[in-house]
Amino acid sequence: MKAHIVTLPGDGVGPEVTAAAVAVLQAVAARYSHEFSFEEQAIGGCAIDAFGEPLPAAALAACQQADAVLLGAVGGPKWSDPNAPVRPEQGLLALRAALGVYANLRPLQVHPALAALSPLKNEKLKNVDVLFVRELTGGAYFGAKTRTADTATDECKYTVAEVERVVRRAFDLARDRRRHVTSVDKANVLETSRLWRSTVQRIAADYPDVKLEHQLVDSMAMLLLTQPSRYDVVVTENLFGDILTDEAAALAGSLGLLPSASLGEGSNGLYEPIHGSAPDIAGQNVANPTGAILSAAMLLRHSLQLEAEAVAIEAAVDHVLTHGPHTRDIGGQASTTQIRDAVLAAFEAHADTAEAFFSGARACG
Ligand SMILES: NC(=O)C1=CN([C@@H]2O[C@H](COP(=O)(O)OP(=O)(O)OC[C@H]3O[C@@H](n4cnc5c(N)ncnc54)[C@H](O)[C@@H]3O)[C@@H](O)[C@H]2O)C=CC1
Ligand SMILES: CC(C)CC(=O)C(=O)O
Ligand SMILES: [Mg+2]
Repeated sequence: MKAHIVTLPGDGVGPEVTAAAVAVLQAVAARYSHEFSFEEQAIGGCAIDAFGEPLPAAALAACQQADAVLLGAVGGPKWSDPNAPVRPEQGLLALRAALGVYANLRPLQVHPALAALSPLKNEKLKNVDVLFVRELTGGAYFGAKTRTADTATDECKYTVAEVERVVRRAFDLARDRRRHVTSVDKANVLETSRLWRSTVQRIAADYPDVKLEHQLVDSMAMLLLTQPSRYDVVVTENLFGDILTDEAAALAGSLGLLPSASLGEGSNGLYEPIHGSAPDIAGQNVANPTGAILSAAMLLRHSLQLEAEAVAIEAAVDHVLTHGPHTRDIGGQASTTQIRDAVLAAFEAHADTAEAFFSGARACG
């Protein structure tokens, strides 16, 4: 198949991990005879430096016309002056809004080879398989902001329609998993959460085959660490989802491991690791590219409908996590480019197996 993919490496470790993910997509194209074209555009701090704005019109237009967008990360100390007129993160928020990618899928699994890195004991980590569905284009990140010398406000606003579409997405996804949705809110205090909860309750009636539970976000932060295997699909609003998924990454062993897919109504999704620009390790070729590579697998699955190819990448990553090498955030010594090469080698070795599995499944089904 032909696909045009826009890459937005961004700032800090963004270019390093994105380069690894692109190398893997190129290997997929070569191995499965696809024609993927790549177009790099600027976003974030590097775009402010080059064009004076964090999301130049050319970058946005390219993303809107692409089959999928692969992003690294934005931001860093160079652009963090609180009085700066414009910030890198605004570019990313504007892109998410413009693409209409309201559902941010952040899967969490704990690889057995990394269980020792987790703050939890082995027993509690067994069978951890959570899909966070974070609302991505509403709430406090997008509300009106005010600032005077001694007061600041960030409006948190949600409409029923905004809640409904992401919650329906979560219930639909749960039907392909273990049919259990946990909706996280702060309905004992926040009006937006009360609207969220009543909307969830109404929608749940359309999914009688899916079990629903509500959880307040503060206790959820604790339960995620004490009983992570209880959860299947967790749906929540923007800010809560941002925080809970960084917490979830600690269970996996590193923020560098988790991927994400941001989806709207069309197939043109935005794919990015959940971590930021990691300025403390940027430019050293030590960042873990696993989250970015697994985001590329999600791109193949969700935007290009290339399930076999996505599974082949995931199998290659699994092989490298099992046998090494590992980057230093997960206790190893390997560089970003060494992990890239190890994943590419494992991909070449595993692609035949994945292909045989899928052609067998097609023949049976
Ligand atoms: N999607 C995005 O572009 C995001 C951007 N940011 C921005 O990133 C900048 C830095 O934010 P922080 O709070 O430091 O969060 P961060 O996620 O960049 O880093 C937090 C910690 O995790 C480590 N880490 C992150 N990614 C890693 C990787 N791939 N491999 C190994 N270790 C990794 C970092 O070294 C650091 O110790 C800020 O400007 C922030 O606004 C933060 C989160 C998301
Ligand atoms: C706008 C981003 C910097 C927010 C964030 O931390 C994220 O989406 O993970
Ligand atoms: Mg975040």
